[in-house]
Amino acid sequence: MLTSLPEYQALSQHYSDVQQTSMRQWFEQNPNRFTEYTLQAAGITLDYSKNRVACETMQKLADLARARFIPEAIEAMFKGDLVNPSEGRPALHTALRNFSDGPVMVDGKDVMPEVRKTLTRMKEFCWRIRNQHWRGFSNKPFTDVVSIGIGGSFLGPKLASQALKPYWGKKINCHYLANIDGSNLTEVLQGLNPETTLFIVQSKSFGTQETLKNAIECRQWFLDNGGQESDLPRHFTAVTANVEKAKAFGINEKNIFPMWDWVGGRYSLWSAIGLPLMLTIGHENFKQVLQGAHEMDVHFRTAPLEQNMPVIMAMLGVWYINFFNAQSHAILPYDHYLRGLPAHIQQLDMESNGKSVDIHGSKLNYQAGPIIWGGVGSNGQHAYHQLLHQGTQFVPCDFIMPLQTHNPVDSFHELLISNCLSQSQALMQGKTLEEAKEELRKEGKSEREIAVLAPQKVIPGNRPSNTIFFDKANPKIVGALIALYEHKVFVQGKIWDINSFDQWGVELGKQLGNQVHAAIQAEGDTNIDNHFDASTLGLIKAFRSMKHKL
Ligand SMILES: O=P(O)(O)OC[C@H]1O[C@H](O)[C@H](O)[C@@H](O)[C@@H]1O
Repeated sequence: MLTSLPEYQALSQHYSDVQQTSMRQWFEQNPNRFTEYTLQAAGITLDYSKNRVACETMQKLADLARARFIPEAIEAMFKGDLVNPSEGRPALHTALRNFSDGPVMVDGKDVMPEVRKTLTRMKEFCWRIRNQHWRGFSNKPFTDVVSIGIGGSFLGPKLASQALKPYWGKKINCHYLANIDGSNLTEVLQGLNPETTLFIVQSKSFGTQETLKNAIECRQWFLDNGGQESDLPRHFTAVTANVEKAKAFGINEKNIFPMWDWVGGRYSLWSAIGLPLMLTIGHENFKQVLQGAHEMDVHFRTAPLEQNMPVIMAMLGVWYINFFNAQSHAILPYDHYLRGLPAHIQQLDMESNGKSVDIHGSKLNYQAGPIIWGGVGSNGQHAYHQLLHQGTQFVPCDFIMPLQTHNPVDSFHELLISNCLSQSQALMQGKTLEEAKEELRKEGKSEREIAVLAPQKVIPGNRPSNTIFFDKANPKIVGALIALYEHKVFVQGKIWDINSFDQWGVELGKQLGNQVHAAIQAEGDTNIDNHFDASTLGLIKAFRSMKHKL
């Protein structure tokens, strides 16, 4: 039990000591705090000096990580052990970006030859499309790709292709269709020419309602707008672990790229699910994305816990969630191109660690995965940062910033970065009552006014943040950044003793969704009355009555 470990209890006691000193004081006492609490890996620098930690805290957090066998767990994941026991499989996304020569064994078989073979197929496919050898039915080169997929088959590729827009070149535009919402479909297809549009149906299971419905509609749109049945193989490809289902759906086997059971949905960007990304940025850049992730993998696997970036980020999270009772964590990229990062990390983290039962089936008596949210800076400063500075919630933040921009326009980047740096400074430093009073005195306020206003202007400060920075958001860095968060989530899952690789809550939604849909379609009420609670039934009937009016 986590909470009864001596290492956990030592941290509980240490928590009271840490309350005695503010970060402001630590910075005053130690001018080297930045250097001492900064580390580098795979081109990324993590400054964690603005955290509620002393050297002793970091040591105690590393002790807890050791007591939870984190080094052994890391090795087990890389080696292909069954780290996903409830589904009886390994989680080997690291094999998809493995540039070392060694084998990666699953059930006694080295999976690396299959991985390399698929990468080669992807490379050839992209080469033919990008060099206009594979063309649409009227012999025009492809100009647009529509990636149809949801969840992990959507968020990762979307984040990466958005983040790497400067590397797109002018050849292929990429569109993502995820939601089961006719408005989404309409918006995506509007303005596209079926003659020059390629569709990729992305679904590990090939059983996801949203994806299949969107794929059917896209196929119909294609056929209604000049395409023939015989043209479908030129325009429809699929990526899936369920080749039979994709074939049954009508995708030509030659156009199906495999992925495997041992790739979790939220880690699938590294597999052929990354195809739309490769089509837009080209094979060489895609390889760099994998290379960046691989460098982070090597760091994660080999660095000692005390200097291990994903482990440090994970343990800081544990410190705040389990000892400071933090409920959420904000991801704040100060880069337009990285605006999709909060949504991707949200799925990665909340789907992985949103659990309340451990791998042995016992209910947790401690908090696990936080709510992940966030958005691009500086926009957020004019929206939710107020709560970060003065709200009653305690929200640790990750500020993420490239030192160079892809678009050096006047002083924009300097201003953007100044905003980023001053936000973490303000969170750490705050404003004392005395400082607030002094400001008001300078403004000429009376002592009576000051007594009312000053407390409202106090900014508590002492609120923690990481700053994650790098030279430029290039393909390698984007790969490393995503891998950094993947490993952070993995370590936290191990500390909390949960299975970070399943998602039974999502599965329930899928099951019930189908039942509700059947009820919405059913004739008459008799068949549905006994199947639902009064609220769900009332809502179904409200929808049905509107449907009948139309
Ligand atoms: O790729 P698919 O099988 O269509 O699954 C799409 C998504 O489905 C669910 O929402 C899972 O929780 C996700 O992890 C998965 O990425």
